Amino acid sequence: MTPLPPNHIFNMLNTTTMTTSSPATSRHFFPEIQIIELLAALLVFIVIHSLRQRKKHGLPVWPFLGMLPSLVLGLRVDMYEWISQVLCRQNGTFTFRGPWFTNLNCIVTSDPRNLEHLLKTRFQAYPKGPYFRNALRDLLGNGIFNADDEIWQRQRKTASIEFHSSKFRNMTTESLLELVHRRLLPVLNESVDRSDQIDLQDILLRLTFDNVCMIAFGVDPGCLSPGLPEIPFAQAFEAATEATILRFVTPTLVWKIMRHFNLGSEKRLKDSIKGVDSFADEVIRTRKKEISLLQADDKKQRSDLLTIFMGLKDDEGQPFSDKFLRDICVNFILAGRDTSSVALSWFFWLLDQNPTVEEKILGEICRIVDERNDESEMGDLIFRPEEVKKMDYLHAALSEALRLYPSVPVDHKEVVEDDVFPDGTVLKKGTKVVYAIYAMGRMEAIWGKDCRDFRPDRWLRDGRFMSESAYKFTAFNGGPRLCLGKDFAYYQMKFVAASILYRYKVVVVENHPVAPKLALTMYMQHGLKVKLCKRSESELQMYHKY
Ligand code: HEM
Repeated sequence: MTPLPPNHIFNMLNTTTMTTSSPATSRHFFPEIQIIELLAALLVFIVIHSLRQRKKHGLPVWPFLGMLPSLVLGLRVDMYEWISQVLCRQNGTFTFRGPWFTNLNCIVTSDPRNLEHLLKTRFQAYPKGPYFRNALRDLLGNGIFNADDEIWQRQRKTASIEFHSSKFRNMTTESLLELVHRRLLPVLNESVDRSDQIDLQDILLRLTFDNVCMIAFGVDPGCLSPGLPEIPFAQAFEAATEATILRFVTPTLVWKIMRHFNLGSEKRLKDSIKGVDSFADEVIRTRKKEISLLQADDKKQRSDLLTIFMGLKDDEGQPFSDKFLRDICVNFILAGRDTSSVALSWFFWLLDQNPTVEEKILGEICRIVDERNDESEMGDLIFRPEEVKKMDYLHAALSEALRLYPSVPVDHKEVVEDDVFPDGTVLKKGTKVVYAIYAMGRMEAIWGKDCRDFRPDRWLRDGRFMSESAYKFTAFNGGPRLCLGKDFAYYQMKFVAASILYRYKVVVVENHPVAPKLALTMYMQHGLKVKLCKRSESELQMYHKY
């Protein structure tokens, strides 16, 4: 159907008015068919008008519904890709207009200048804010990811001292060595002996879960034990992060009504939070019991985060409540379990498609191992911390995977006073801001024409890794809320990746579907089904001479 020009529509409206004013002719000229024509014309007008808005605003703006229909379409395909395309069309920033009766309006940006402004320069004016805090409250409570001001500062300071202590650093290297060599490699070896396919993402999630529980709470849940036991907590946690993110795209009133009547995704959220809470409660109970049995001197030896928080007092001089300790647990599990594991999963998938990158990583690892004087340690090779640090190309390849598939694909803030972004966007007090980290990796304006290619070399100068500004590469956030676990995460990912790659070729099962899941962190929706092939001595020898 050829669209009608707007003035034709006005003519039709005029004709209708004339005909209805003449009683003699109204029976003749006001049949149902004319109403239908009128409505059709109106509809065409609305469609043309809404589509014309696309040029100006990046998306069609429909009467009453705003941009909601496009959002619904985006949710049905690939949300992150959809946002990236709109941002590319709009030079890095656009205003999402929700239906007039909702509070979904927000500014979406991927412009590094705006990110530096909101994450660092005007940090105080851009807290997480009440809108997002409410949406995340049931799962994250007042934990570090969801808190602002004093509550955030206190957790940040305590955790920061802990993360930078040598005791913590020793604990992370020791726990990782134990997990990789006593659990991960035997599980992988078994899959090779049985020629089994495995879900590598699931195995990596088990590894990082055990690891974060060991370093943050001093407990070992044993998820990566032989036979890979069922973990009710893991399912509950993933379901909770999925259901929580739906609140970001659902009008507040709607999800609150659903929560009240325990319907749909809100019912799923409530049920899964019960599973999450029972794990956290058990950890806290066990820890408290153990601490009560320890002598004062032994208590000082405990260096896990939970024990440290248990020893602190709140503003009224009381020990922190169990609810607050539960929030600390859940937030650290989210931080430590769901980030490096999913990053590694995307990394192994990218390697499968880029064999030359894999060859270069192996070349680097073998060159570093060749520098050892003592050949007797070559048997069951364990990488040393100083060797892991030297793996610049591997560091670059992991950064490149995170640039394309950041574990936290979008993040949010709320402005507390009227402001203007460096790109000229005007923000009224209370405006919600979403920064699209996934989209940033796909912007030619930031990374050049080859932005969609997996090219670790873009991170290297004379063979050495060169970091980028946190406002261009925002996978670890930036400013005062920069990820506290960044150094640990790189060490963990490099140690795990090198230990696997040195022993196995990871082959993704043919036709395995790969897509991101819509959740707080970017899981692979269908996991990562792979088969492992053991590297032979002769193959490794080739790389040792690389
Ligand atoms: C590849 C791995 C990782 C990535 C990509 C990553 C990314 C991020 C991002 C984007 C944030 C900001 C979140 C926000 O404010 O909304 C963050 C914060 C944080 N991360 Fe990480 N993270 C990783 C690993 C870890 C690990 C392993 C730990 C600890 C065991 C950790 C601990 C934290 C903490 C405590 C914060 C809160 C900082 C604050 O708000 O002050 N992260 N991380």
